[in-house]
Amino acid sequence: MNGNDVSSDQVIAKLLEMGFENSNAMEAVKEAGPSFDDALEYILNGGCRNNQRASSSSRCSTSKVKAPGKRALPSSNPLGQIRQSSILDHFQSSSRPKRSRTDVVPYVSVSRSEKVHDPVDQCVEVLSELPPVDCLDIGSDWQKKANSLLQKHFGYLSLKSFQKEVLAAWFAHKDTLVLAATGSGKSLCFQIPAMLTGKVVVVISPLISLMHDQCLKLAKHGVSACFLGSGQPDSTVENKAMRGMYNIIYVCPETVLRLIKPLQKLAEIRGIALFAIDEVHCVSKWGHDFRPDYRRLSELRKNFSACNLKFLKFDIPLMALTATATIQVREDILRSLSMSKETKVVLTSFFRPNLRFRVQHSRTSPSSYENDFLDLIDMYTGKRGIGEMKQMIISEEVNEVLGSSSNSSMSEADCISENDLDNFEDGNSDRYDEANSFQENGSSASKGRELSVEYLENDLDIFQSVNDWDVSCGEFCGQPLCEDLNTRKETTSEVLDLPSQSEERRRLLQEPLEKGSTIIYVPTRKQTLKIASYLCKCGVKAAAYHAGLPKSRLRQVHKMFHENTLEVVVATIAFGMGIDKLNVRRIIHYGWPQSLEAYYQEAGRAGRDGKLADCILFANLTRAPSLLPSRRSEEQTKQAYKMLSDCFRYGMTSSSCRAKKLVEYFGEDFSYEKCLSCDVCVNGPPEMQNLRKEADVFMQVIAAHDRQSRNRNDSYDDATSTDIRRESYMGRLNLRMIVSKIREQSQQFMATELLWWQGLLRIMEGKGFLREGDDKTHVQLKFPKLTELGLEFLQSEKEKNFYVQPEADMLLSASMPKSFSTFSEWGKGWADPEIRRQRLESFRHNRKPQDFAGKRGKRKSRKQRRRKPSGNSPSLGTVRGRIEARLSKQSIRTRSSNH
Ligand SMILES: Nc1ncnc2c1ncn2[C@@H]1O[C@H](COP(=O)(O)OP(=O)(O)OP(=O)(O)O)[C@@H](O)[C@H]1O
Ligand SMILES: [Mg+2]
Repeated sequence: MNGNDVSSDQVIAKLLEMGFENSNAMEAVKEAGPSFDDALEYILNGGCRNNQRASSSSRCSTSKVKAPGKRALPSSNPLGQIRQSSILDHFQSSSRPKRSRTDVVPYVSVSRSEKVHDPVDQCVEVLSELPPVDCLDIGSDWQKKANSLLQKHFGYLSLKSFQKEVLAAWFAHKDTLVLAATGSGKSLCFQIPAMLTGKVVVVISPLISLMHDQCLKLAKHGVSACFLGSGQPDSTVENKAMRGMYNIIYVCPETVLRLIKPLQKLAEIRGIALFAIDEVHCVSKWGHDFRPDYRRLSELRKNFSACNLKFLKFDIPLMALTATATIQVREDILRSLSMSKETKVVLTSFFRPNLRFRVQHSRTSPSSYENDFLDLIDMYTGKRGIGEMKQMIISEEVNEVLGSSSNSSMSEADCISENDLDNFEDGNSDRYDEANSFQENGSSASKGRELSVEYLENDLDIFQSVNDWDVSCGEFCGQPLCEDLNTRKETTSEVLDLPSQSEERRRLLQEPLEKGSTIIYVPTRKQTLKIASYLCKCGVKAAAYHAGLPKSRLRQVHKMFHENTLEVVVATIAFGMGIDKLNVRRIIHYGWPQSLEAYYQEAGRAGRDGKLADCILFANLTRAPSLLPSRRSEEQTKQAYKMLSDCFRYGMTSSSCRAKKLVEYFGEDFSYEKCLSCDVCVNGPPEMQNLRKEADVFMQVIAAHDRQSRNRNDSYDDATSTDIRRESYMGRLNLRMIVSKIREQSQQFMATELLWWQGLLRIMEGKGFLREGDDKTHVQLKFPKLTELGLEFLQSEKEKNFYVQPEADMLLSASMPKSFSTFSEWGKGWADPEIRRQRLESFRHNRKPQDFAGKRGKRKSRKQRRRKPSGNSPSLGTVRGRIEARLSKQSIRTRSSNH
């Protein structure tokens, strides 16, 4: 553009794009006419009355020479330096008489020649001659400045108290560890320093999608940012970033370690305000998303300390942030990152008062979709009738994604065979077996296709996406601020902070749940496709998201989700950390998460506008969850089991407030008695039961077995052979054996399910009466052993009662028709009139035609194919059917092993 023959509107637009304020641009055009050059000249010469942002450039550019440099900017891609200058100018208050040695934004202030340079070269040339910038001379009224920046750029009224605390620590050159709830506003803690000082903030983040999201948001709010790494499509961005062209640089840990030298140079010429390590729980092996490269970030402390870089007066502060770190993880973070001894730990409550947690039993297989997603489908399809649904006209764009999502199961034909789909039908059970064999063998390596990373979603899903996002644009220049930014502050208020009054909470909880978006998290990639396609068929605008899908599709889903074109995203962990969409009203976990950290992190995507949101966990409460295969050391496997076990216990509890359990898991003392909104608080805990007799009989069986083993070992007292040791191993009692012995001994417990005893086992373990008998970690006790305390309790005559609240599996078992683990028990059961009556009743109820036909239509599942084609063949839906299927499976296994 030559700047002369354009309309006023175009000139104004161009000036706005360059970062000048609307009022100044308007005034310039009014005074200087509709010529771009003249208008720019007018502003740069200080013609504008209200010459704030624009004058930043002019005031800083003490000569007019700057103008040609700016004019040289490509119109569609104005360089960050102008925008940065305008932001910085905001706190270079005009009252400051002259720039001191530590003044900010030096590089836009000087231009030494009349010659039109490449702006990048120009700025570097200038920068390199400027005195080093090593202290935060932003004045003691930084809080006021920060608040005004906050209002101006983000439209929020004021900083939250934890944000103030973090910024105060940073201002005092301290390292900080920020532990604050999901959605509480941690990002601002590292964004504000960039805006306050004009120095660069380097943010280490684990996911390109997250970096991309944040850069886009910042650009919208007038802050220039970029992300680096192999996901960065524009090769010039890294160079520009290292020359100080962006306020905020997002980078993954691998890349920041590669860029140590250029960053040291950048620290010298432009200044680095801080290194922020977002989602810092990734540092820890004890966390849920361990990334080995995060551990190497201790290099930052070494390479950016004042003793290493002579131009620094203080170490460049580290700011580590997460919403999901247990106490153990926190200690590991401080140690692993070599954070200073004076590190300020800013800890806020992890409690999210507007989230309603619920756990619901489900097989989480296709046969349960209909039941489990009924409400969701009703809600989205509203009054649409079935016929109407089928003919529903969806916009072309949505159609494309929906079509491809439902077809994607086809397009994935290479990796999803029909057998896989059969396996999938069995839901957790297959994974359970796999995980057990996986654990027994202690390694994931070469376990065949079932254990391959393609088969199950695993940690690699995150890692693959780190540098692998094809984004259309890699630099995000701050856009001029819109006038209507302030509208946000009404919706995002301090609601995410703890409401102080329970009245206030009650009011919040009485609000109706709005429609909003839903994310369904599932453990496997295949499930994302299955469920998305099911929902689409039911008329919901849903799409799948997992790291194995084409990157362009992922981007499209991401975009449509943010634009509310999609109602539901069915995703794996790849769609987790940091996603900040205000109106996510429902987070559904369909299948056990791998840890409470992952669960809470993903649940934290909900209700970020402070309004009520639901977090529902659908899980098979009759089975212990399985560990998804991944490359782990022995130590990590142990830890992974521990985390999975904690998650399982969370799901099984029926007596403790869910929110309380969650925040206590992260080491917080829950300051409320209960959250008032989770399923336990709403439904109330189950009645206490005195289970002294049951606990006694359980422990007696173990004690008797221990006595026998001891006697047997005594008779071989000098034998230390492997055979004997093996025998004692083989002789260890597992739950199934214990229950079998109980049934042999006592007719009274004949009908008590294994499931019920499993719950009691956990309760007794929780009381400290039982412990694991082998040295491995399991999701729940595999070989229960009596502890001293247990023995004492068993022998105690005084302690007559054992009042406890039954766990979810115990309640479930009580509500389900009885089953038996062996045929002999089954046979014995018929002798009991009550059991006989129950069985006959259950037969009558369960003998539905579809049990025999198979719900899945033409193709029969592997289980169905295995079943004998007898007309009397019992349904898998009945108790007896299940037992027979199990037994026939066992006998097949035995036969094949005999052969
Ligand atoms: N002082 C504030 N006043 C009002 N809203 C704020 C304030 N600070 C941040 N927010 C808003 O809160 C929302 C969540 O912020 P952010 O994404 O930084 O959360 P987070 O703590 O990083 O969460 P997560 O742990 O899930 O990544 C954003 O939409 C942000 O704009
Ligand atoms: Mg965040």
